Order: sequence, then structure tokens, then C-alpha cells
Amino acid sequence: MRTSVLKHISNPNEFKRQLLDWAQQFREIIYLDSNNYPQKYSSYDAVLAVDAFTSIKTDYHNAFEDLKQYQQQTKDWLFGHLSYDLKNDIEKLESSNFDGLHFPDLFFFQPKKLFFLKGNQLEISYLMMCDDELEEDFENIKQYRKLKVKIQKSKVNIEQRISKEKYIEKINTMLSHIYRGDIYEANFCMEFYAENVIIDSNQTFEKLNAISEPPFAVFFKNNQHFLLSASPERYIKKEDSKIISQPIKGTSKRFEENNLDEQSKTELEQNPKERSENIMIVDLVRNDLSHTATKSSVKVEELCGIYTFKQVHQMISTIISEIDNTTSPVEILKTTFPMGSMTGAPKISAMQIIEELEETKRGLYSGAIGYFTPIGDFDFNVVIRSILYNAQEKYISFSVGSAITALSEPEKEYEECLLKARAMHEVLLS
Ligand SMILES: C=C(O[C@@H]1C=C(C(=O)O)C=C[C@H]1O)C(=O)O
Repeated sequence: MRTSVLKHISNPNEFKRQLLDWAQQFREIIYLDSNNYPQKYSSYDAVLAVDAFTSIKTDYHNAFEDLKQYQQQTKDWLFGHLSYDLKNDIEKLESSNFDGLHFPDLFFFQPKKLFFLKGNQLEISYLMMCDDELEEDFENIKQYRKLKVKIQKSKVNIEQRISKEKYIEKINTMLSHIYRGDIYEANFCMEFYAENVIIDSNQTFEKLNAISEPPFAVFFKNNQHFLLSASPERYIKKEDSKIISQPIKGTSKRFEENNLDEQSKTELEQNPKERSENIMIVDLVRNDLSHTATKSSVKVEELCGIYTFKQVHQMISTIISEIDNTTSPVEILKTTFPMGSMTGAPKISAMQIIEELEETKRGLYSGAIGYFTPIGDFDFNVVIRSILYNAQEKYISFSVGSAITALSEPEKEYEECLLKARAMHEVLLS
């Protein structure tokens, strides 16, 4: 069904830039970049999928079943996204908060043209219907120089959907739910947005990616919908019969001065609030994975590891399990979605309270973006630290959040949100 060719790339960083610039001509684009971040479970350094041959786009009703059928019928590479609101297909929940972006709840496509980069090796894989274009495209990409078209960028005026006073009030309400025993932990998020703006999405992504260099960066385009993501977090990956989930909970500041930076890392590692919020989510993920795991196969491979990124230090745990080969890949997503790190514990009550207190429909923020392989393996990130853009409606949005537990201080949570929002602010205002 596909024709594949291997090429040697002498300058992978330059090639990645050319590849993404060349890709802009297509209506559907997913570009994934792990930015050479050292990690145990990485399959590629970068992947580009463009030009849909087939696709599926749905709201949440019956979405996982539709995706399951689409994946089983195509048995090819599929790239796309799951939005947070697919929770409504899994549980009796609803999403009635404000939405300025209007992304579909679920979108996947089977790309005609695919590129996989690992080290100096590039694999190009084209559907046979267009494999006569492969060599010519490769030559074009190598010589690709972006045309300096001046996009009439507008001044971006970023507003905050929830004021600081209201934020503190809402966190206090969240805390009263926790003291009452309704929940132990919930991730509360708020939106920053700008109206009537036109941005150069490719250039904005390049800037955001350069100042963050995260392992799960994504440039996504579906006609007028864009996601420019600098996510450091993996939601879930499947490699044969092994499932890997890597929730992040626990965030601390970076400092230029080495001593202060080390201190910030140590404080994160030892902080009882950050550790307990991480461990509660590890328990939840263990429970989620147990729905599809073979007996006694759920294991915590790493608990509360500290990882440094350009913008922040993060605490990450790795939970693994084994499945037997009759389990459908979509079933594994359905029984773990939405990811524990963006919801809370217990999950359903946390999602209900989140819906009540937040003011923006999460949509693709707090969802996942990734791919299925032809044999049904997959890899998905968590959509955070991301700019979402509806070019037709000239609307830009980025949300940030943090985990609220009994040990939370509202002022500190507010500061953590601003810290996470800093990179997005910086690139949009520069
Ligand atoms: C909600 C966000 O991040 C989530 C919350 C984190 C935390 O509370 O420490 C860390 C990673 C994410 O799971 C965000 O970046 O917007």
C-alpha cells in the first residue's frame, strides 16, 4: 500500500526546518518533534504526516467506536487528535462552557505522505497513488527556502478569561470540595485569549519550540485550525504488548544561576505537596491501565523522577503494563482517557467539579495528539503549553492549569499557572 525509501540527511536540524516549511502548502499537517530530548521510549526524532487520503471527524457521540472502526478498516498510519470533551462519550458528563475555537472533538487522517527522521536517517513513505512524486518532493524539500511573504500580523492583545480575584475564589471552592471529601485532587485550568488576530502560525511555532525544546512538540493544521504545542508530557504509548504512561505532576521554576536552579530542583523533588499530587495520579493511572492489563502486569517503573526542560523542572512518573494481543488499541485509549494528570482523583467527580468551576470548554487543550501505526501501536502526548488558533475566526487561545490538593495555597497555584503561561505570552507578544 505504501512505497518506502531511505535517505541520508547530513544536517537533520536544517532538514527539519525545511520539511516543516515545505509542508505548509497542505491542508492537513501533523509535525512531531522530540527536539533530541534524551528519553527511553522515543521512536523517532521527528515525524511529518501531510495530505489526507481519508479522514474521520466527529463530535463526541460514539466517537471511540467510530475511531475503532476507522483504525481497524484502514490498518495504516493514522494521525490526529482526541479532545478533552470525548469524556462525554465515556461518562455521563457534558461540556457547556464557552468555546471560541470550535475544533472538532475528534479528527484523524490517513496521510498520503509521511516522513520519519531518526539520527541521520530519513524514511519517506508515500501511498502508492502518489509515489511517483516522492523523489521530486525530496529534492524540493532539500532546497526549500521559505518565501518571505509578509503576513499582515496584527497586534495581539491577550486577555484573561478569569481574573485573579475570581481565580482565588474558585480555588477556595475547589478546596472546600476537597475538605468535604468529594475529591482528593483536581486540575483547575484557565484560559488566556486574543480576538481579531492574525498570526504566522509556522513562525509562532518555531519560536515557541525554540524557547521550550520539549520532547512532544507538535505543529498541527487542519485547514483553519492550528495547534502549536510545546508539550513536555506523554499521555500514553503502545509498543507491541507494552503500554507506557508518563504523567507529570509537580512543577518548579528554572533559574539562570546554577545554585538557585539546583535548589529549585531539589525543592521540587522533596516537596510533600508535589510528591503527593504526583502519587495520587500514579494510583489513578495504575487503576486506568488495570482495565486492559494482563494479570499483575501494571508496574511503576519510575516514581517522581525529576526532569529539566528549558522553561521548567517537572516531576514525572512512568507506569507500564502488558496487554494481550486481542485488546484493540482504541479500547486502551478509551479506558484511560482523559489522562489523570489533567483531571484528578476520583476522576469522574473531579471532571464534574472542573466543568462547574472552569469557564472555558477545554476542547483540544488537555486532550491528546499523536498517531497509530499500521499494526495498531500508538503514541500520544498531552496537549498543554500550547497555542490554539482558529485562523478563520481570528481567535487565539492558550490555557494553563495546576493540580489542587488539600495542601494547595491559592496564590502559589496562581503563580504556577503564570509560570506555565510565560512561554506562550512571550512568543505572542514578541
Ligand atoms: C495543566 C497544565 O499542566 C499539568 C499540571 C502540572 C502540575 O500541576 O504540575 C504538570 C503537568 C500537567 O499535567 C498546564 O501546563 O497547563
